[in-house]
Amino acid sequence: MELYLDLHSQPCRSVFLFAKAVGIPFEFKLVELSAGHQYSEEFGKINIMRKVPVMKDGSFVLTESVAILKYMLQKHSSSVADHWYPADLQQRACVNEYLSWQHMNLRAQGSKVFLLRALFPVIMGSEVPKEKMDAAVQDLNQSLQMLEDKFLQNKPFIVGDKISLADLVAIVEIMQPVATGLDLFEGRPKLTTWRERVKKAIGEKLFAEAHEVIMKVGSLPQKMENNSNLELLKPKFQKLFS
Ligand SMILES: N[C@@H](CCC(=O)N[C@@H](CS)C(=O)NCC(=O)O)C(=O)O
Repeated sequence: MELYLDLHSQPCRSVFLFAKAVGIPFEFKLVELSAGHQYSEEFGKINIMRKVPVMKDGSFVLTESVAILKYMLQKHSSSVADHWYPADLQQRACVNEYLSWQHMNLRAQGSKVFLLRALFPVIMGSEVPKEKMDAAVQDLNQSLQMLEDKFLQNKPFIVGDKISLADLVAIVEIMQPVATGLDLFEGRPKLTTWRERVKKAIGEKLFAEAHEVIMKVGSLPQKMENNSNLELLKPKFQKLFS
């Protein structure tokens, strides 16, 4: 099995972490997004959407991290512990509930804050207006509050006592804006102890390995300078943030 990944990307980290944590062997195919490799002719043949992650299992190609996670899990169901995606009807439904919610909430808002803080100035050549940044951080905080109040409540993990795909997908999204130096855990003891539990369940070393590149996100602007693909990103940013 091949996984096309760039660990700067949150969904790539969830797929990478899951495969590594449960011992599914794969070949790591790097698609360096900051160098524009997603726009290459070769990658276009693998994913017309030009996004990572992508999984290739023989001739079968699959995009979308959540679909990839579930595919890997089902393919290796005999060796993957039940808690990742419980067979119990209602527990599984709760994992699915979180996975359905997160796209338009924690992921959308966390990505927005990340893009504004890490990339907007280098792509647009100007600072982000303060009101825009404040509003984006406020939206993200609302999602974090929802994660605590609706999904975590007083449980150790989103679905009960053990880690599931829901916790994995949540943590990688939160770490994206955190990597820009925004301490989203400050004043959130519940979220902080959950983060530590998730790290431990995944393995601290593996967690650090997956997050190594994003924690050095400060060097991304230099990597992107003189990159002809910057021009491709400008209209995208204009559309997203005007
Ligand atoms: N819904 C998709 C999101 C994939 C996605 O947005 N990938 C981003 C990185 S986080 C990407 O490849 N972007 C490249 C581009 O837009 O040029 C998933 O969960 O896999």
